[in-house]
Formats: sequence, structure tokens, C-alpha cells
Amino acid sequence: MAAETKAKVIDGKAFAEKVREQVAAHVARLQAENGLTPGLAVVLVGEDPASAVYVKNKGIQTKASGMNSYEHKLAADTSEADLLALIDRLNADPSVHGILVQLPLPDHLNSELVINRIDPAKDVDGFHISNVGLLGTGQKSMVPCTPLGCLMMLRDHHGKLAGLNAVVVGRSNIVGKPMAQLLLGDSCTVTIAHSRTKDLAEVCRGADILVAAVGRPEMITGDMVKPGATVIDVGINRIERDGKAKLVGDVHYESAAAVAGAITPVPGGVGPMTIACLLANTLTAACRANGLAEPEGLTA
Ligand SMILES: NC(=O)C1=CN([C@@H]2O[C@H](COP(=O)(O)OP(=O)(O)OC[C@H]3O[C@@H](n4cnc5c(N)ncnc54)[C@H](OP(=O)(O)O)[C@@H]3O)[C@@H](O)[C@H]2O)C=CC1
Ligand SMILES: Nc1nc(=O)c2c([nH]1)NC[C@@H]1CN(c3ccc(C(=O)N[C@@H](CCC(=O)O)C(=O)O)cc3)C=[N+]21
Repeated sequence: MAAETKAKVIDGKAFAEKVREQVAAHVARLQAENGLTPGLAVVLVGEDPASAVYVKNKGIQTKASGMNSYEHKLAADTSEADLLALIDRLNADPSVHGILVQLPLPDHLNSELVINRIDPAKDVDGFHISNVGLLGTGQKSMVPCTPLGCLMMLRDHHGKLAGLNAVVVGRSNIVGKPMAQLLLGDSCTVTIAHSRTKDLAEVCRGADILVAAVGRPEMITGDMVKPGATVIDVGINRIERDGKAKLVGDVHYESAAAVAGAITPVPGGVGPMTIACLLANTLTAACRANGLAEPEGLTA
């Protein structure tokens, strides 16, 4: 028998739609008042099918919000020099305000080198070492889209986050670490757990806010969740169940939802917010590049 769902479901899809509407309204104003159209360049190297789908969705949503989308699809065997040369051109192009290089890159390319070649002001992923440092020291920066989307949903649900115990499971540079920085910035008491953490279940049970960014299908189960806690599931895992392809998170949804106070679903949770925040970051970058007022409520 399925456990009864107790938790409030945080609808990331609906939230993302609202964010995209705010972005579109601000873009329309920029065009009317300043003759400025923000532009986002997305670079995809190779033919990973999942990445191709994301890049296509990003392009569609970028255009739907009134911004320009420039897609650069490069062959899997593109040389590092050629990729760096493209980034240099995009850095110098005033119609491009945001640059995203889809990760992971093929093995022969050094992602750190490539990411750090992007002009930090155009680094809408917030992965450049300058933006990482600015975020870590509490200064204005470009904030990584996935953690920013999680933060927006958490602020919306809780109002103030100060004093809450937050546990982030996962310490990657693109999700876990920046998520922890943002929660710390909002005065949570933050614990970062990872594969070497002792008694992960007990650590997780201490969390008022539990963020799962592990990359392991359904590994966070209901017994690891404190009653009433808010659970944010970042995981995107494609699995096969009963002969069918299925998308599941890093959280075992049914058992966790029976205990949690609020939970994000997969699909329809963090994923859509990630793309909405990418659009928000592109708008923010365009405003900053032109010395214009930034959108309110769309930055950390
Ligand atoms: N919704 C969205 O927009 C996005 C979703 N994702 C998804 O989020 C998930 C995480 O992505 P990402 O951060 O890139 O993944 P990484 O593989 O880079 O990092 C995973 C982290 O989880 C930790 N971990 C792995 N196994 C365990 C375990 N058994 N117990 C505790 N910790 C463990 C690892 O620890 P250690 O460091 O010790 O190895 C590591 O820090 C994936 O499912 C990915 O698909 C990612 C980006 C965006
Ligand atoms: N430079 C870079 N920046 C990224 O932000 C980045 C990246 N590389 N590489 C891959 C990951 C993954 N990622 C997702 C974005 C949207 C959904 C999303 O919209 N998911 C939908 C489901 C989509 C589906 O059905 O596959 C949902 O959860 O509802 C998921 C995952 C961004 N990433």
C-alpha cells in the first residue's frame, strides 16, 4: 500500500513559470525603454542526448521570454583551442550577455580552463572561479542556477531561513558547495554531507532543510527525514522500472513525503527552476553590463 502523502508539494514548474513571466516583463521594459535585448549563448560540445534536450529547452524558453538565443553546437572532437577561441569571440560580442558551456565536456577538454575563460560578468552559470570567490565572501556575483532556484523555493516556503538547520548532501562545485554558501548567506546552520560522511541518516535527521544532490536514485528515504522538514530534491536520474523509462530524484519520494512538511517532486521541482534562473541570470547580466537597475527578487 502506498504511504499517505502528508507533505506540501512545492510546485517548481508553476514557480518557474512565474519567474519566467517576471523575466519576460522586465525584458519587454528593457527593449521599450533602453532598446536592449539580452542575449544568451549556449555552447554544446558533442552529442550527449540528454544535454541536447536541455540545450533545446533552454533555447525555446530564452526566446519565449523575449531574449536572443545563440546556440553553438560543436563536434565531439573539437579542439580546446577552437573552443577557447569561440569563448573569446562570445566574450567580445556586445549582443551576448550570458554564456553557458553545457557540462560535462568530452574528456579531452579541460572544463576548469574552459569555464575560467568565460568573462565572469557573462558567466550565467556562476562557475567561474571569480564568481565562486565572490559568492564565498558574500559579494555580488553570478549565482549558480540550480542552487539559486532551490533558494528561491525555500525563501518562498519559509519566509526567513535564519537559524534553521540545513543539511546539503553532495559537495559538487556546481550544486552542493554553492547551495551551502547560499544557505549560509541566509544564516542557516549548514552541514555538508558526502560519500565519506559517518551515519548519513542521523545527520539528515537533524535537518530542518534537507537538500539532496547526490546523483543516486531514491537514496534519501523517509527514515532519514525529520518530521516536518523541507526536502529539496535536486537529483535527476533516468532509470528503468517495470520495463519503462522513468525520471526519479535522489529522494525516495513516497516515504519522504509521508514524513516531510514540504517536498519538491521530480520531475517538476528543481529542474524547471534551474532554467528559469538561467534566464534571470542572463537578464541580470544584461542589466549590469549596461549600468541599469537589476530585476528585483530574481537574484540572491
Ligand atoms: N535539477 C537540476 O537542475 C540539476 C540536477 N542535477 C542532478 O543533481 C544530482 C547531483 O549532481 P552533481 O552535484 O553534479 O553530482 P556529482 O556527482 O558531482 O556529486 C555528487 C555528490 O554526492 C556525493 N555522494 C555520492 N554518493 C553518496 C552517498 N552514498 N552518500 C552521500 N553522499 C554521496 C558525492 O560525494 P563525494 O564528493 O564524497 O564523492 C558528491 O559530493 C545528479 O542527480 C544530477 O543529475 C545536477 C545539476 C542540475
Ligand atoms: N553548464 C551547465 N549548466 C547547467 O545548469 C547544467 C549543465 N551544464 N549540465 C546538465 C545539468 C542538468 N541541468 C538540468 C536542467 C533542467 C532540468 C529540467 O528541466 N528537468 C525537468 C525534466 C526534464 C526531463 O524530462 O528530462 C524536471 O525536472 O521537471 C534538469 C536538469 C542543468 N545542468
